[in-house]
Amino acid sequence: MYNVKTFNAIAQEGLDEFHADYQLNQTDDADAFLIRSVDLHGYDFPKNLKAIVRCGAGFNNIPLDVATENGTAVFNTPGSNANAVKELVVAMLIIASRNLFSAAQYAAQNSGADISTRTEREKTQFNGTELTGKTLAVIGVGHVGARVATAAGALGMHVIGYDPYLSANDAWHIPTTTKRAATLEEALVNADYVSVHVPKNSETTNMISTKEIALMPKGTVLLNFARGGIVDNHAVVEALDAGHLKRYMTDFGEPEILNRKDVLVTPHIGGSTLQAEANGAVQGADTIMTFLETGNVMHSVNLPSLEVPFVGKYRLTIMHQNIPNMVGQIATLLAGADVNIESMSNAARDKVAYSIIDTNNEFDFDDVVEKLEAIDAVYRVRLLKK
Ligand SMILES: NC(=O)C1=CN([C@@H]2O[C@H](COP(=O)(O)OP(=O)(O)OC[C@H]3O[C@@H](n4cnc5c(N)ncnc54)[C@H](O)[C@@H]3O)[C@@H](O)[C@H]2O)C=CC1
Ligand SMILES: O=C(O)CCC(=O)C(=O)O
Repeated sequence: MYNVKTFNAIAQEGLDEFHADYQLNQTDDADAFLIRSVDLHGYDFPKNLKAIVRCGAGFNNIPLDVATENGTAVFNTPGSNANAVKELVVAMLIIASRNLFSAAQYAAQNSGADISTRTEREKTQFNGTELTGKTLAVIGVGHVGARVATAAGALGMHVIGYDPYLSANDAWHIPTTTKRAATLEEALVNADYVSVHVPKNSETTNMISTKEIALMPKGTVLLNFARGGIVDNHAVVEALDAGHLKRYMTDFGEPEILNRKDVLVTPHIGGSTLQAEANGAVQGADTIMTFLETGNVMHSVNLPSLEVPFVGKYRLTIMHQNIPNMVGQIATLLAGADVNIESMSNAARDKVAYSIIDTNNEFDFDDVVEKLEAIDAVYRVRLLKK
């Protein structure tokens, strides 16, 4: 029986995925956590915790180094909510260009017998601009950014994308009409709208600050539906006050940007649609079951991908440091324990490596696992039986 602990509201569709060998929220000492935005920095991970799956894209709420030291694989569910974010961004582009919020507020407060005469006289204050023909810079052209680029192109916008780390797979999803910027500066200098879709990390924190905003033409609308802190709020406020930025639309409210007419804040609802929540929860539950039952790794953010058909009777999975002679030490130890290796696969990612070893012969399971765990630089050993 595997134990899964959930945090945040996980869609029922995902909870229903778990088969009879799983129990949910029966213990804190879980094999896996299924989470959304809960901040796990400072959380004391149980030693038994083998996997954390974030239903969604951003994993800056999980301390990866701490998880790795604990032998815990961390996953996300790429693309599960990308369409939801795209639709919200499209709404925000239109709301910003047509002054929809102030126009609706005016209409709601406007009453009296002469309402239609006054409306026709005063409505020019809400004159907008059309998106067609305008330029949108998309910063980060992954699952969300590529969809935003496609939708903006369909609205007749010129799209310029900046993403120095774009994966070959993601590149297939970008419309050919999207112009590629070699630098952030090149993306920003002619943009009427700038939309940020990068993960939050040490490189992207304050990626859009005073210098970057100054590169944008006067009157640019800035959108941040990625994470708070990627855009420097103080720089935004200064640029709005100076009339350089026209509007800031974001999913991440902080005191310094609240209660301004030129800022529209939504309460982190980019991925909050029934479809996205169901997608993420189902994908997350499947990820947990695959990893716990087969040891195969897909969509991990701290382990390399490694998928091997589970053909033998027994499988050892070993998460360890990516340093010389680990595979040699493991193979020598297994040979000494009379384990006949049917297949052995190893992959590495940055400082972490992962090995999958299949065998058909019985061996002293506890003794071998204990000895493997005693190798310096091994984070976790698991024995799986078919
Ligand atoms: N508001 C919300 O509810 C949601 C917010 N998000 C946020 O949006 C981010 C992006 O989501 P996805 O597109 O699904 O992720 P993704 O991983 O598919 O795409 C991110 C892209 O950013 C690029 N990138 C990374 N560092 C960069 C840099 N320094 N400069 C330019 N490009 C860079 C990557 O190469 C990648 O192509 C997530 O990390 C998350 O923080 C995602 C979903 C919902
Ligand atoms: O709705 C959620 O769980 C947050 C979505 C999100 O921010 C993400 O996927 O990165």
